[in-house]
Amino acid sequence: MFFSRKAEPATQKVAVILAKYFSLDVEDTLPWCAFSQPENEDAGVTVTLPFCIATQLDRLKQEVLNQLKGKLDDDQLTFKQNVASGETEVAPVTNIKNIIAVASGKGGVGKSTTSINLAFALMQEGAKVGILDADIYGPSIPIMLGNPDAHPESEDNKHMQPLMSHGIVANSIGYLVPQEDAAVWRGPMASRALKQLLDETLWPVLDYLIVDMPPGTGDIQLTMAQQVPLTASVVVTTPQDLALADAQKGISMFEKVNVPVLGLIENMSYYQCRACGTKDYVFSKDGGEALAERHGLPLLGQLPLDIHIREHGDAGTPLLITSPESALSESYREAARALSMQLALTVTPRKGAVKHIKGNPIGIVGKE
Ligand SMILES: Nc1ncnc2c1ncn2[C@@H]1O[C@H](COP(=O)(O)OP(=O)(O)OP(=O)(O)O)[C@@H](O)[C@H]1O
Repeated sequence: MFFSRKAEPATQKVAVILAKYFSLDVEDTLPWCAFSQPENEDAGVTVTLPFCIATQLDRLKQEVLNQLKGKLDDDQLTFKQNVASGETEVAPVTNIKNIIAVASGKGGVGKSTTSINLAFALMQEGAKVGILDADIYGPSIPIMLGNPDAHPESEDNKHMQPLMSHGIVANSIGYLVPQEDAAVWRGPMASRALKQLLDETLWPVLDYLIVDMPPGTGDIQLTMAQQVPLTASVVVTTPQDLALADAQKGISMFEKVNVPVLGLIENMSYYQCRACGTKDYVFSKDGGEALAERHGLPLLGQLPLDIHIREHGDAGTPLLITSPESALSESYREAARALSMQLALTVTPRKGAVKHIKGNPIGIVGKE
């Protein structure tokens, strides 16, 4: 199809449709749209999204083509994803575009479970993802990944290769020292161990490194939040008053160290009876939504209390890998898409971001 040069350019038309689709302004979506060949506008438009929504791209493309009413053919519209690096207070880590802390004020609300499932959900949405288990005193990522006896390899005794598991890379203190050793470390030693894990792991190029923080909002967590170049954070809570009060402290902690909070994830929101379908609000109802509203934050996701979530975690068979089509997996992907978009749209992009990218993307560096 041909667009006259005097008429509105195709890039503008696509940007208007995208703005409506994502409830954004055209100024936000116009930078995503470019002619596929600048010297030949008839070659079509390429949209480069700064976030990951791979499972939605076919639907999005169809929607744009429908709205264009035949002005572009299917082969004249291309969608790509290129996650940008967000600004950080501390100098970035080589190869990692964005480090996202997953935190909770209260212990046991499902922070590690959420971290691991979000990591796989982001991967399924097209991102290169790593996970760093910063829960020095109770590392659970090795169990959840099903490789608790694995050890990272090192060629020079200074740096280690992260473990590869189902398409993501991971490192944890749990792969390095027996748990009873780490359990007696004092605060400074725990923070130093985390910094070492972060700096001495040979991370491939990652769009996101998910950091599973230790529970709580004390000195250890504050020091970690200050030392690690966090792009942003996500706070996990249950709808229960006690957990919400602690989640509030988590939000304040990140505000104190200038780390943007992307939103809340409410875990164990309800239990749905398998026999009759009734929902029971075991830990109270809508608490996460109320807290999010109070802080002007989005509620990125609500996950039920579900036996499959617990079973997959305990068995080390990640839910999103074993049952990618399940409704639970889709709920995690929905949260991952919201997280990715929220980061791209609210965090200031880093200037000179390519300077700290020196390696290959995940998948090229090693095999599972
Ligand atoms: N939505 C859920 N449905 C069912 N079980 C869950 C859910 N979320 C977490 N669990 C289970 O609850 C327990 C605690 O979860 P998890 O270890 O993720 O919490 P945590 O907040 O990281 O804990 P800690 O404070 O010890 O770091 C685990 O047994 C996990 O399998």
